Amino acid sequence: MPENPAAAPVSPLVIAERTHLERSRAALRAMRSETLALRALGGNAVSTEVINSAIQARAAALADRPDVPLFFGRLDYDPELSSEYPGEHFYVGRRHVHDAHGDPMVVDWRAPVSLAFYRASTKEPMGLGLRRRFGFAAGQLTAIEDEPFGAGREASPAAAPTGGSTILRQEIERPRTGPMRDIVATIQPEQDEIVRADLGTSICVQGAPGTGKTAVGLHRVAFLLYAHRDRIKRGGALVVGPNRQFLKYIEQVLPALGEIDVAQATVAELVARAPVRAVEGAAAARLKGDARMAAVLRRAAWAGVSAPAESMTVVRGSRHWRIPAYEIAEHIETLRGREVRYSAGRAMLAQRIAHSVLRRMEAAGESPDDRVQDAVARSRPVKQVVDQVWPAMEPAKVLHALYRDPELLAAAAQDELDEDEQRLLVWDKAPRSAGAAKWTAADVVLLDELADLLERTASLAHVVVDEAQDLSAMQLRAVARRCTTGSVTVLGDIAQATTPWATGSWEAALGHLGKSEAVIEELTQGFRVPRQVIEYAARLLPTIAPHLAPPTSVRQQGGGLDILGVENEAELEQWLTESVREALAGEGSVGVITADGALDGVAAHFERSGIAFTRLDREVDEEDEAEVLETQEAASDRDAVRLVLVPASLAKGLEYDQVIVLEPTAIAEAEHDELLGLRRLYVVLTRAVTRLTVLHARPLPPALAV
Ligand SMILES: Nc1ncnc2c1ncn2[C@@H]1O[C@H](COP(=O)(O)OP(=O)(O)OP(=O)(O)O)[C@@H](O)[C@H]1O
Repeated sequence: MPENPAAAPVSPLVIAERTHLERSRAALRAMRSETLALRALGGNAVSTEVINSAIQARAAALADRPDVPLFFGRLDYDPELSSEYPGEHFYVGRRHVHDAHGDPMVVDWRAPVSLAFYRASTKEPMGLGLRRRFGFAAGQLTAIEDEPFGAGREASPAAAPTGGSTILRQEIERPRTGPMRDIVATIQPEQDEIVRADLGTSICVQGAPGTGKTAVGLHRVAFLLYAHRDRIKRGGALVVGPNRQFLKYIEQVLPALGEIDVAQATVAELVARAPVRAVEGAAAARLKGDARMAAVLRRAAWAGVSAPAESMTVVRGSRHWRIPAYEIAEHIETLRGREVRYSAGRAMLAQRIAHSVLRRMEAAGESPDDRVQDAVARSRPVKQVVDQVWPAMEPAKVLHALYRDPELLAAAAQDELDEDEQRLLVWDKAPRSAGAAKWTAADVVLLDELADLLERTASLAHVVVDEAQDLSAMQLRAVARRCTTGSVTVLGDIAQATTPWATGSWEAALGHLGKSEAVIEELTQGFRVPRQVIEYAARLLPTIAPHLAPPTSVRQQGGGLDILGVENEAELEQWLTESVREALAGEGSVGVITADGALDGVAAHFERSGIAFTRLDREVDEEDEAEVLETQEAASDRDAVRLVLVPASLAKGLEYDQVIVLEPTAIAEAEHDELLGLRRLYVVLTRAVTRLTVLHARPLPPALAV
């Protein structure tokens, strides 16, 4: 492509398509003006306000972003081959745009008519005569690439994935900066199958690093919002990611596709019922994440429910009504058999006892109505007996009691946990009250499980869980509670599982999610990592995930891998400075990934050397960052945004144009065991888009030694 697109000679075809782009932009402006001209006429001030804000939201959604092409493809349906759209043509873009007559100028990529853009092949042309892709540079339509089907097929470039498409290849190989972008113009057929699966279908995607799992999950949400807007809006959709930094990295994707109402959270945020103020050992954390804890908690929560020791009496006016203990016990038995939630059960027990009283009143010739039943259910003696046989329960109190009292724990554990395991849970020095307890992250997940025993958690319509390979059974159950009536898209890579509590297989994970019926799909084409780099990292696969096939790379451009062994720490620092300076001389972002414990040292080294950088583990002022990128700030400010110092524990899911991995052995050693260490290494080695530099003074793990 010429360096200055504006200076290149422009073909008549490009001019014609630019005209359509201009007309589409004008039509979009008209749609927006029409929306803004609407007058809100609600019945009262509140409804007028509601309508007004709906108008503003719609107008905002119709805003044209000059940097985002309004369309990226065109479909010409064949006059004879297409039964649905014979002889028609459509421009495919991020949103629907129509002219003053309501005729489409651009169709939404998610509309059924757009399907052929992603799926048509020489074998299955789907009624197309021609598929056209548009290339853009600096917001200007600069290139056209045609793929004829049918008669003109011989002239067509090779088939997918990137085939002969320069536009596709350029998109995949563009240097990366800033947050993740949508891939709507280049979704591949096997990705599209997942994106467009029906709302009722739960899917699990296993995929090597950079195969587009995250991208696919986000585009699936956007598709579902289009195809089932009302249901998703009513139920809600949620994207679950591993940490805030990752969520920040992906947060622009859905808004760029016009979808701003999708919640994004970490599992920790979902279950944040108490602050996390402590950390336990790996063995205890692993146990607390084990699915057996669900049964233990259930028994502990219900441990307080018992049959009454004696009968009870309700006084109404001058009459006494006695309900024998066995009858109350029967009510309790029935309710427990129906598996009611704990707090609903309390209310129901009160009503059942009141009903027993009512039956006796009726037998004695009285004719009490529902109000009398309610009054009896609320009466003091009934409340007292309910409090005694079905006491109020608080999650924190149950867990506090469980960790404090070995006898209670033994009773709740039954055969589920052996004595050593029980000892792992019991506090050495118990806090005096539940309020004073310092909970760990794993405890908070257990509090959420207990809260669900108390009251049912509301279900969403769809949940996407990214990096799901790291979640414990109990964390997966926490996600499951939030999609009992909805579906899930589970994304991950077993080879990248780095937590001691990870479930280990997708079948197990899906079981804990309550979606055993989900289909497991595999993505194998890597869009991020250059071939040499992925092949180097894949040397770890026989150890870390022997059953997984080595990933491939669709990137054709060279891409680089440098492995640099040095003698000592001083040389390491020197080479780090050199490598960073060289990387910054190129385009795109630069990530320096180190063991978490080494981060401060590297930061200090950068400061001493006058290298401006950002730390990923520190909050960044987003406005400042955007300003630096937009304006021609001082070079050092721009470098500070481009150069990111990344602790290995936060690298998952992210990518940088150039990556420098510092001292791999230290990164591996920081994990709980050798397997998890090598998996962490696999994650950090697969973050690079164009170049990976590995710097080490210590010997490399044997599989990586050159
Ligand atoms: N069809 C595509 N066209 C262009 N780029 C793509 C396509 N699919 C994925 N990519 C790009 O490849 C990179 C990796 O995608 P993504 O982060 O979704 O992969 P992942 O499988 O989630 O990786 P990881 O396992 O490392 O988390 C991103 O830059 C994404 O935009």
